[in-house]
Amino acid sequence: MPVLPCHPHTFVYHNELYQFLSYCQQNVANESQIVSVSLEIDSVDPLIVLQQIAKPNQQSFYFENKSKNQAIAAIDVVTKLQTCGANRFAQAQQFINSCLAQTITIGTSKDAISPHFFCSFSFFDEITQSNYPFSAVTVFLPRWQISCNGDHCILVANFLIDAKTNLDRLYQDLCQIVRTINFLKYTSTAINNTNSIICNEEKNIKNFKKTITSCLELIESNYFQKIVLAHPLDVTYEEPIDLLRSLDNLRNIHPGCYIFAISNGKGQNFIGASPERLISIHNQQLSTDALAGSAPRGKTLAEDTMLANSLLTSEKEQHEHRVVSDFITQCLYQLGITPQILPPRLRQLSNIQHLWTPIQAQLPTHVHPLEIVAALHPTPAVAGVSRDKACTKIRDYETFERGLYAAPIGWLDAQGNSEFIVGIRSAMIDRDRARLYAGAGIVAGSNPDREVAEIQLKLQALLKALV
Ligand SMILES: C=C(O[C@H]1C=CC=C(C(=O)O)[C@@H]1O)C(=O)O
Repeated sequence: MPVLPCHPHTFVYHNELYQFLSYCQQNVANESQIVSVSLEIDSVDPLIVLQQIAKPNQQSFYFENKSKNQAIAAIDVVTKLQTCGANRFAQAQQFINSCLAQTITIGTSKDAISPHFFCSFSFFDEITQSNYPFSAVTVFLPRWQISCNGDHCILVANFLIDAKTNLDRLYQDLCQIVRTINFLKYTSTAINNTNSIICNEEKNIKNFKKTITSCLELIESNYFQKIVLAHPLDVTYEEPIDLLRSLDNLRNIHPGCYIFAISNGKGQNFIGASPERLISIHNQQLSTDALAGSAPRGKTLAEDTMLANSLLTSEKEQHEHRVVSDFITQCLYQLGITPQILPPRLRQLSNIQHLWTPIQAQLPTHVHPLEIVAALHPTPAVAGVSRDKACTKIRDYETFERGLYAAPIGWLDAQGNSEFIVGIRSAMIDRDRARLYAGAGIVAGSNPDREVAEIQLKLQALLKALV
């Protein structure tokens, strides 16, 4: 992928870009050429850009980690892949490589950002619910990407250029977007959407406890060691859910989590606040998390410390956690990666705390980020041990479509940088309706009442943010 530097300031408004685009058009070698333009812009909030620029019929992607001061929004599609099946990660990799082979990048910033590909995979490699609003794989290169690292913000505009492309129009669109972003104002609808109805929850919880008991019998008979069972909660509101305010609430309530929102451009959005990173790769440095084993946060410091200590020392929680860190470590070794496993510690969120083992490694250049995602997903933090048996039972016991719940969601770029999180603590939003998802790991010694309490705690954290 060739990268051309370019002089800032004069770039957008003084035709330098226009001349470059027309040069690209005259020299289109193949059928078409992707041109990726990266421009430094004033500091903006990508969430507000998303609210103001994305149209309801446009696909979009939003990703933020407030504690790291990083946020990214991607709006509209230049090219995309939707597929499914056992080979889906390899297909996604192939699609991205073939797009990059026809991409030329030009930028005004000294650290110009290369185009990112935004991906959502489903938990299983096929979607079984016929009207589920997302496919088993979506990978897209957006028209507009706004990436912010602290106050440093970059707009990336991607264009597909062929002999027939109207360059005047394309150039005007870019100027218009830059102008719009420079004059953004946040407009709140200020609706009071607090009245909501939850149906059938008592009956659903009763059935869920029965399923946990059946799984404990399978664990007792050594059929498997661990299974992660999830529970959906359906909520209907008086008014359509305000996505922007809900996401703003999520990032304020869970500053240490990854806040995400994926729109399918047809009215449905999958959103959440996940504490679990599947992979992050920056300059060939890989970081991943083993996150499993949970306790509530205490109401007082003394209670919090007591709960933290019992989480750190509980045999049952340690076992639930260890199967995850062992699995991740083995997967990495099998890929030829030598991980450095840091000592287990606590990951304390606003309402819940987890056992957490950070795992790091220097990546060999031949390993593609999606190969690691393919090997790791689903980890025993969201599936179980053994993985195949746990997945079969998840399909048997769970009567709802997991879809994007507990699945890899993230992006990768041309330099091999990448971030994927696990889509837990999430919800499918469809106008005035939300389906919230949360799960819990079941191992020997699990107590159905306590597992249900843990799931309700996780659901409450999400429910509190939705307005
Ligand atoms: C599967 C979920 O959480 C996983 C991640 C952290 C702790 C977990 C637990 O303690 O059960 C789960 O393994 C979920 O929140 O839906």
